[in-house]
Amino acid sequence: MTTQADNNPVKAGTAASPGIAPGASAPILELGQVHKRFVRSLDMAEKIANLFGAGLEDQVVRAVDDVNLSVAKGEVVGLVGESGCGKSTLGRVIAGILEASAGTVKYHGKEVSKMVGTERRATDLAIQMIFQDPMASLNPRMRVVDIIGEAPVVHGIIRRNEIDGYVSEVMRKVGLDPATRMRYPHQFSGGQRARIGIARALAVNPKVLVCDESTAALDVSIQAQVLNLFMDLRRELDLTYVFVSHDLGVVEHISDRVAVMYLGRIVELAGTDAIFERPNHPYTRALLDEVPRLDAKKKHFTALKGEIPSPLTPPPGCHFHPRCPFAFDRCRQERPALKDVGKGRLSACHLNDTPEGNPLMRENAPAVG
Ligand SMILES: Nc1ncnc2c1ncn2[C@@H]1O[C@H](COP(=O)(O)OP(=O)(O)OP(=O)(O)O)[C@@H](O)[C@H]1O
Repeated sequence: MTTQADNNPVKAGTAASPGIAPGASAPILELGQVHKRFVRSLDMAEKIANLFGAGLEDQVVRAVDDVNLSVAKGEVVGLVGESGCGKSTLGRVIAGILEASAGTVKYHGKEVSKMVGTERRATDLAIQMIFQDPMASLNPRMRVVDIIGEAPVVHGIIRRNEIDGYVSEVMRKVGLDPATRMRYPHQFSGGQRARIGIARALAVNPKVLVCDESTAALDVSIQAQVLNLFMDLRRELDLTYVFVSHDLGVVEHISDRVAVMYLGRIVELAGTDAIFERPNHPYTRALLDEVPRLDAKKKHFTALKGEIPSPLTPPPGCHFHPRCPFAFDRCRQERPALKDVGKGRLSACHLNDTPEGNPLMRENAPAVG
């Protein structure tokens, strides 16, 4: 992927260099043609079956398929899509928990996989992931002071004798009472545990937080409090977020831009208002049509037609074509590139190239479902 010139306000880009919001600062993260494949190897029975000519092969899931994405410093980018479309895998690749099968992840313009020693460790700390279920990711046998304070001690950010004061400060930042630091995770409510998870990530002074369904397990009112905390921390600490969620309401509330994923690919990437007011890609439109909204114009509630296809055997051409009411021959044969369709909006849909234009861009666009 070509990179945008540092220090210049970045402009809407192309498929090879997807743009970030006009006037935004230089990218802190740049993903170039990132792929992540998982291989399911044959088990013994299948290997034996092959001796008798069954012809079975390892199965490859293209969980992330050729993703280009730039994220500006201080920006919040939401990743949305149905279950299994690759959001979490992409989040994990960004956070360095999974290695990309191909492509590049750059942090401040430098390829992370080529970094070594202290530079690599600093980058690993700078990009932190916050998971959905704090209970599952917090060690039940550890006191909160150690859960939050362990990594800063291990990485030399603080000395062991500074842990109490340091952890108290981080706990205050996320709205937890430092007096509770000697307690165990089960002694906290769900919302407080979410805050412990956030505090643990903040304790190593990250610059980027990858949040994977980080509020999904919470009651709506607690969810709102945690989302507000994310926004306060963004201002206070100048954080950048990649926010993975299947909840479009949450994403609309929190994101500056939204990337919509389908079967491992980004099919639309645009400013949050553009996505929610007039989606360009039929898949985005179908996702939004599924959400009951207060806005009378968008009140209809339709179910997205059909199942998401198996990622083991994705349909040729546009992966969405079997479920798309607008599909035509080209969609069945040719993969649409993610390209600028105006005003910084990127979309991977052949409808934009037809002489009559994309019907979803007209007033009273038809529902998709
Ligand atoms: N470790 C793994 N081994 C094999 N396949 C995997 C692995 N992790 C994810 N996958 C597959 O990769 C695809 C993308 O999964 P992923 O969890 O990234 O999607 P998602 O959009 O985050 O879904 P969800 O919202 O349900 O978490 C799925 O088909 C999933 O089964």
